Amino acid sequence: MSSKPNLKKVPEPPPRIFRSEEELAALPVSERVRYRLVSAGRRFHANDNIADFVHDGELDELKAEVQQKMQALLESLVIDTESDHNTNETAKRVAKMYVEEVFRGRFHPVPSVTEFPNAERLNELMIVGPITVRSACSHHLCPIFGKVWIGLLPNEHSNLIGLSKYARICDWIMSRPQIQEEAVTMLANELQERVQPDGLAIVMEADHFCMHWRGVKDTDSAMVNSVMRGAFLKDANLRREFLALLPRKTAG
Ligand SMILES: Nc1nc2c(ncn2[C@@H]2O[C@H](COP(=O)(O)OP(=O)(O)OP(=O)(O)O)[C@@H](O)[C@H]2O)c(=O)[nH]1
Repeated sequence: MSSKPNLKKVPEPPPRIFRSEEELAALPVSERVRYRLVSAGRRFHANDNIADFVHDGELDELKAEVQQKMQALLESLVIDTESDHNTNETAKRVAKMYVEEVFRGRFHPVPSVTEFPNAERLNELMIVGPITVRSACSHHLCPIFGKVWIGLLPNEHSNLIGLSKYARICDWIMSRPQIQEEAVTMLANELQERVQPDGLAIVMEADHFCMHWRGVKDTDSAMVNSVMRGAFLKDANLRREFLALLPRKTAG
């Protein structure tokens, strides 16, 4: 076999055409938003938040576009949505569910979080959980249900945030199509940036319906993963203390 190098030229991407907001207004809303994201060099994977690129009023337009495409999907599944009273409104319901509910963490900005200075210079282990997780897998868009525990070791410079805000931030990150490994890392990054603790630990245990409902149809297995940062990584005793304080059986 010859080992000639592959000299096939990779074609240059076409030059980007500048479009003004007036020109963009003529495009479908998803193309408009995508144009802004690409122009800003921003990633828009399933688990990325794109709220900064969706202008006022465009979420309703997005819902209408999703509804139209969902209707086309139902038609491709040969469902008679005209005479089947159960599916008359399904496209509309699903569009609302994706944009406003189960994937709202993609389209809506981060919830406002009150931060307090650590006036008492607290530096003791703090654990929040179990926080209920509702997400969906990026691969099949099947539900993921689970629990998250967050352990924090603040220092005198840490910002303390209200207890409910851990659950709000967690929900904001999880209500996107995710894979569990990336979801916990995203949650850890968000908390690390806000609280700036000496140590941060997160454990997530979740049921993946892409494994229960379809595919391998294994109803019992769950996935557990963890992120340990700072003091939790360096100090085995602190890690043990955190893990010992979590209930043994979590999901299910
Ligand atoms: N690592 C990881 N895998 C996940 C997660 N959620 C779902 N999966 C898996 O992603 C995989 C997708 O695999 P593919 O082989 O491309 O899809 P498939 O042919 O439908 O696979 P089966 O589910 O085995 O039928 C499956 O094994 C899922 O169980 C997750 O959060 N993390």
